[in-house]
Amino acid sequence: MRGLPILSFLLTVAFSQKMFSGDQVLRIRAKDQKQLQLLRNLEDSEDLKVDFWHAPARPSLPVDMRVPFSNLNAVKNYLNSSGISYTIMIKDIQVLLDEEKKGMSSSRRLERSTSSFRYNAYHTLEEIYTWMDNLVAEHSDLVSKIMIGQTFEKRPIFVLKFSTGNKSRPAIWIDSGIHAREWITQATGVWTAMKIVTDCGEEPVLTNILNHMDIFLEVVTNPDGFAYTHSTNRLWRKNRAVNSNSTCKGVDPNRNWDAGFGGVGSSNNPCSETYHGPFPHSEPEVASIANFIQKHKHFKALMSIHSYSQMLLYPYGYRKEPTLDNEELHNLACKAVEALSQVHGTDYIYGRAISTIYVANGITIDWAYEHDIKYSFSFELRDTGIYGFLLPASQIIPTAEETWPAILTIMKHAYKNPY
Ligand SMILES: CC(C)C[C@H](C(=O)O)[C@H](C)S
Ligand SMILES: [Zn+2]
Repeated sequence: MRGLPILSFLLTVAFSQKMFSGDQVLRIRAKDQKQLQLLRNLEDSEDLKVDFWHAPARPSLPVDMRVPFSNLNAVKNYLNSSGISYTIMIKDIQVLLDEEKKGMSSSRRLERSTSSFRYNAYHTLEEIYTWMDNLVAEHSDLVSKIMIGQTFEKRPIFVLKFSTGNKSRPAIWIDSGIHAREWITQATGVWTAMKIVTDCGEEPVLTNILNHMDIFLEVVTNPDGFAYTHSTNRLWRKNRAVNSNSTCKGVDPNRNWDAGFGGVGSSNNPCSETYHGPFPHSEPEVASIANFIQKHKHFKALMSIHSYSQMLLYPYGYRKEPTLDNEELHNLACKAVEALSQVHGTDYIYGRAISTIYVANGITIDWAYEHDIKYSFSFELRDTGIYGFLLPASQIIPTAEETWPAILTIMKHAYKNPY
C-alpha cells in the first residue's frame, strides 16, 4: 500500500497541472526602440499568449519571452519579418519542469525537524509552513511566527520575527516570493532563516545587529500564487484575486503599492502579468505588509527578493529622478554586490530600478523608501537567462550562500548608520 500515496499524488498532479510541452523561451536582443515597441505589441495580443519573463526595456537588455508551442511559428515569423533576431533560451519548458518535479517528489514529506528538511530542494507551501513551525519550536528564544493577515483565498500570511529583545526596536524587513514563480526566492528565504538562527550568538556582525535590531522575514509573500504554482501553473506570477471586470485572475503584488501607482510601468489590463489592481493596496498580500510596517514605525531597511537577472536595485522604479540618498544607496549596493561575488564569483549589476532593469510603478521598494525606510533594495537572484524561473534545485544553496553576505552588508550598514 506504500506506493499508493505517491501514485495518487502523481495522478492528481498529472491531471491538474498545466503542461508546457514544446513551449519555448526566446531571448531577443532588440536593436532599437522601434523593435522594443514591436515586442511590446506582442504582449497585448491575447491569442498569441506570449509571457514576458524579462520585459522589453532597453536595447542593451535582453528580452526573454515564453511562447506556447502552438504559436511558435506565428511569433517566429513575426520576429523574422520585423528583422528582430532571437535565440532559443529554453527549447522545451516541459522537459525542465519534469526534471524539477522528479527532484521534488523524492523529498515530498512533512519533516518533524528543521535538521531533516532538505534545503537543496524546492518545497510546497505546506512543507514550508511545517518547517516554519519546527524552526519556531526549536529556537523559541530567538524566533516567533506572526500572522499579519490573510490572502485573497483566506490563507494565513506568516512572518518570522527574529529578536533578542522584548520591546519594539529598529527593524529590518526581508520578503521573498512576492512573485509566485520565482521559486529560488522562497527557497533562499528558508535557507536565510536557518542562517540567522545558526549564526546568532556565533557570528559577531549578525549577533551585534540582533542585539540592537529585530529582523522580520516573510518567506512566502504570495501564498495563494505559490500554492497555485504547485497545483496548477508553475509559471504563475501574480496573486489569485478575482478581477471584477475580467475572466483573467490575479493582480501583480509588485505593482499594487501606493508609490507611483497606475502609471507607466504597470498595466490596467487584468490579463497582464503586471496588472496593478483596482487601487493601491487593494490586495491583502500587500495591505498586510504595509499596515504591519506602518504600525511598527521603526523599520530602517527593507529587502524584497525576486528572480531572475542577478541585479541589486534601489529606488526609484517609477521616477527617473534619483533619490536624495542616491549616492549612499549606490555605494552600499556596490559593497553588497562585492560581498556577494566573493562567495561563488557570481556577477551582479546594480543601480536604480528604472535605469538598471525597467520602469515599474507600484513596487515595494519605492513605497518603502517613501515611507522612511531609506535602505530599500530589491534583489534579482540567479540566473541571467539560462534557466530563468526554472533554476535547478542544485543552485538553491549556492544562491542562498552568496546572497547572505549581501543581505548582511545592508543590515550592518543600517545598524551602523541610524537615522
Ligand atoms: C523592482 C522590480 C522592477 C522587480 C521586477 C518586477 O517586479 O517586474 C522583478 C524582476 S520580477
Ligand atoms: Zn519578481
